[in-house]
Amino acid sequence: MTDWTDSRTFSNALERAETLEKGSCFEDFSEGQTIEHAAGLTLSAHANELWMSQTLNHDPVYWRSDAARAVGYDDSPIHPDYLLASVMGPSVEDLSEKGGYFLGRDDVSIHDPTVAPGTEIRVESMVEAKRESSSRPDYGIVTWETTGFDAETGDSLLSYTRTNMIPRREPMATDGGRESPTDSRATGETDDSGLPSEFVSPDGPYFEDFRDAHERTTNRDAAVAYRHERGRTMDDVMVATLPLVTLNTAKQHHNDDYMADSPSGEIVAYGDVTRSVALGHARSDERTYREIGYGDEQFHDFVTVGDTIYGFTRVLATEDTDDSEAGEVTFEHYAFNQRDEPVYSGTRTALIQKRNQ
Ligand SMILES: C/C(=C\C(=O)O)C(=O)SCCNC(=O)CCNC(=O)[C@H](O)C(C)(C)COP(=O)(O)OP(=O)(O)OC[C@H]1O[C@@H](n2cnc3c(N)ncnc32)[C@H](O)[C@@H]1OP(=O)(O)O
Repeated sequence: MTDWTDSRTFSNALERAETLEKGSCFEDFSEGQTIEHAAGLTLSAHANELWMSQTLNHDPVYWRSDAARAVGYDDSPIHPDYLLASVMGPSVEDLSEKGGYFLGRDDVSIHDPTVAPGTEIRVESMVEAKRESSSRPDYGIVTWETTGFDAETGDSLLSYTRTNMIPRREPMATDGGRESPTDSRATGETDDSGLPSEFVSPDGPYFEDFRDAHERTTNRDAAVAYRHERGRTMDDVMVATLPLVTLNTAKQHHNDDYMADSPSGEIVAYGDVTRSVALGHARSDERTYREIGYGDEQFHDFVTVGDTIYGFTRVLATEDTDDSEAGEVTFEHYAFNQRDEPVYSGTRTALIQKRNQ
């Protein structure tokens, strides 16, 4: 009788056996196609708290009902970053599990900011566009519009568009980071010729502080641009646990063996974790009232276990509203690592509490 566990036998068996593939290649997508992501998930208070605590998103509105009621909610809702990751996670197996680069995400809109723990969500994507990559012949570039719905009511909760490089069927490629010969780290060059001559910081965390700082830069060679003090070193929970808790099956976050041959040589952080840390740092320096939406999101380099993520913010615009509670601020947030290299950037619009509240 064959001992399949004999090392030579097993190695031969592995060599001959076909691998049942997961995920989709570039050729599998067609424009206009709608894909229902089978799993969906139930937003749990546990995963929400794990995400918020580990990414340093400690706004009491999302932890305590009295703080939630003070800003007009009935109870603490699900945090928008966990909601976003929970809509994206179940889509990964169908869209990007094959291991393509996450090029960018745009038009992230929260349709309901009051989603409660226990809500069951259903996720659907539509293939918006696909094209071949001119720089990387092994890949194509696909853009999807993804929406998360309340499975019970059918209400749309959150939507966004995202673009990935997706491996073509032959030959397959590994993921995890840039292969580009024009890696900025290789050149060591910094070009600050386009930067304004003066950086201004807000004097406090309220809407008026951002508005006044922004007004101070008007018609001057200046920008509201500042760093956040906190940093967060990426550990195993951040890199492997958080994507898995949202059912994100991308192997680049939890399979070191597979990633050994990739440019990073090891597992890399899920971009949404990195992003959430940067946003958590920024939110710790403001009085957030409501999250409105996000855009122009890009992941510039990979992040691995041991990297420390810091935050940097620019204020792009401020707009007073009729609401006596809060005014609107549009930020651009950046995450950067211990080598001062940007790893994420994106815009965010939020209502920020007014000082009189
Ligand atoms: C969720 C998830 C994975 C998943 O999903 O499951 C993850 O979290 S994973 C971890 C987080 N992530 C990373 O770790 C990536 C870090 N990052 C990098 O490693 C590099 O940044 C890069 C390899 C992505 C780019 O490398 P780069 O060399 O700078 O790439 P570029 O040459 O600028 O772009 C190449 C081609 O993409 C086109 N292109 C670029 N941007 C956009 C856009 N926004 N929309 C539409 N097309 C775009 C461009 O037009 C060019 O097209 P062509 O090939 O036709 O020329």
